[in-house]
Amino acid sequence: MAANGVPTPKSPLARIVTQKQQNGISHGDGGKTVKAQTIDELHSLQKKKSAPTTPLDGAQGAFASMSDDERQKQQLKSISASLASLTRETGPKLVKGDPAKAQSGARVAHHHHVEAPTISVSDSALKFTHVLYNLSPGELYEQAIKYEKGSFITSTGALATLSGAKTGRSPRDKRVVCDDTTKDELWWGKGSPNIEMDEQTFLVNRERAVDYLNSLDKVFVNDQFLNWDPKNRIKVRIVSARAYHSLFMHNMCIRPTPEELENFGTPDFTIYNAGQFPCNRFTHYMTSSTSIDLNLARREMVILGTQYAGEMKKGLFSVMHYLMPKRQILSLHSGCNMGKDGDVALFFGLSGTGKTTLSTDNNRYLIGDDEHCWSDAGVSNIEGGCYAKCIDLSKEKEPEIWNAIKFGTVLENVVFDEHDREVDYADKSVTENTRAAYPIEFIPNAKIPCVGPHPKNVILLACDAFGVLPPVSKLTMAQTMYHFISGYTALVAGTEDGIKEPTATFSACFGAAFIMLHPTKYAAMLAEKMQKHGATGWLVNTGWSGGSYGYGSRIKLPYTRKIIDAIHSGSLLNATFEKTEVFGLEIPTEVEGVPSEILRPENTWSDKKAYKDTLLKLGGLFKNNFETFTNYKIGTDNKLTEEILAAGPQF
Ligand SMILES: Nc1ncnc2c1ncn2[C@@H]1O[C@H](COP(=O)(O)OP(=O)(O)OP(=O)(O)O)[C@@H](O)[C@H]1O
Ligand SMILES: O=C([O-])CC(=O)C(=O)O
Ligand SMILES: [Ca+2]
Ligand SMILES: [Mn+2]
Repeated sequence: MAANGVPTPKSPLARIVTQKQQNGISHGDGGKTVKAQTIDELHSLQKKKSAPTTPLDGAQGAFASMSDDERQKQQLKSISASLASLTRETGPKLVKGDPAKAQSGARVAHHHHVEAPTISVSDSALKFTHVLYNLSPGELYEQAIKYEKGSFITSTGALATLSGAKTGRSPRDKRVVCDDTTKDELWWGKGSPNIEMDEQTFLVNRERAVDYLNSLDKVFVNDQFLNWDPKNRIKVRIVSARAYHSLFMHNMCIRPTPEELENFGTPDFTIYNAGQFPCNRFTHYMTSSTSIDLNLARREMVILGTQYAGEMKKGLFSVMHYLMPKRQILSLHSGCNMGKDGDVALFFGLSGTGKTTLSTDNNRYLIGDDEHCWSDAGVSNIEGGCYAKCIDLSKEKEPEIWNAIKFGTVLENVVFDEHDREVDYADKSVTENTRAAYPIEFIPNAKIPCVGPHPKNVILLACDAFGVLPPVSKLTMAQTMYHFISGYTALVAGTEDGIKEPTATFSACFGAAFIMLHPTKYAAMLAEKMQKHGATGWLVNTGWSGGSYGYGSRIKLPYTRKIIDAIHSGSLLNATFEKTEVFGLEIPTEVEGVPSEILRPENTWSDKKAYKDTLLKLGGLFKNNFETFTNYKIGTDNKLTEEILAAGPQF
């Protein structure tokens, strides 16, 4: 009994003693001892060898009938070929495994290297490069924490990393090789993301990247897949210098099974990520120290001067935007989910408009959050993971994303408490573009394999910081095309310096930075598929209401979710609609769970003249932007083109 009269709880220590006396079993150290005589022996017990990865009987493919030893040799040969200098004609000498473990006996068994050249033409031919091949998240965590400054485990087990000086993509530093084929095939010139470079310059940068990578003690190699549609799966190899990059791609691409990996063979596309090393600004076409170079003929991409991992993700997306349309498959910058009854919705939108947030919906199956294909067989996700924005992330509003931030997840550029490692998602000290990259199966209702039937609804998201677009409107086919080609959003960058004018962004196909062909090619395919499968188009404003940025406020996420629910359920199709002036949009008079007065933007503005002026201003921006597209024909006849032009703002 304590002095204050409250009974003292029994200490936990005391309880253990009591139990020990009761059942007579010792919990002390005097029991069994481990079967090891030395510390080294003890450590050798800790890690058991991975199970053999391929059952050889009945297996097909190039590597099927090989011994483990032979298979390892082939694999290193393939990687050495990937890393070969184009001027010295030989690949580097490769060793599998971590160089830090070079002293241990275990490594000797893996010490296969490709045949040494008869004449050593340079010092680089005399050294070995260690290959860390398709490491597991646990192994990559250890590599990152040991060797990469800025790598830490957060309180929920995610790997916090820093992407370096670049915390977003560098679209102005993206170059595409213009050769006899791509010159006619790709979209070049005004508005196009494809800034040209020649083959020779590509080779200069490639050599620079390969030499940099080969100068290192170790490189990471990921062999993975893109596209869940088995008929149109693409094999990709990513060579990088950072565990951060390897874990990011492990999460974002489709992870092969051990069997698929054994039979991987030659990749269809290879990325050389030498992002820590700059490009040489004396090189032709280079306008900064950063260069992201795509060579479609060689099926290679080189990254110099930026460590932002999103370059790899979106670089591969560009490649898909080239390869898939060649097969009559439409590639889409969209999220995608499916209801319990199999109704599929696509969510288009520029960065930050809500693709990831709204496709992650606990009442529906997630097919993917950012990149999809629409073929004759239906939709398929290109990726194996999601890349969610984390700024102001809250457990209440986005529980599925919150819970996905756990062991295995890469958390980029977030700020956390140095002691308890709790992440402060509101902190923008490093960047506003904080991100989490996690495997899609971290979302409990992910649909694996990530494929689905033809879409029923096509939802175009715009975050309209002008506050004049309605929270939801139903689109005609021509309007859907008009808004798809326009690709509008308006965000406000920073809030530090007080009120700033929202700036309109127009990005064709809601992803001009990634498309390779002229936007009308994708638009024509979308129109054809929507018509054929009877999909309905919707425009959803996830941005401002009640005034522009600084006066109104962002539409509450729960309201947007209600709107999306009504689209999915089909109830919104049967609503009563009213047409708006200028944009001619059909807006419902009622949506369940949403205050009716916010559905018509002018109702929410106290200054009606300001509303009208802002509406006309935005209409004008749309008109100006669309001028570049008025000369192009969409579809087989000119009818759709004329309809699309008429579907824009009229005033
Ligand atoms: N009404 C709303 N609807 C959707 N998102 C909202 C809304 N209000 C606030 N948000 C916030 O806006 C952000 C939407 O970002 P999201 O990650 O979904 O973008 P995204 O379209 O996937 O972009 P990216 O292509 O860059 O990944 C989230 O941080 C979300 O919390
Ligand atoms: O690519 C990135 O870095 C993020 C993203 O998804 C986008 O911008 O569409
Ligand atoms: Ca996203
Ligand atoms: Mn995206």
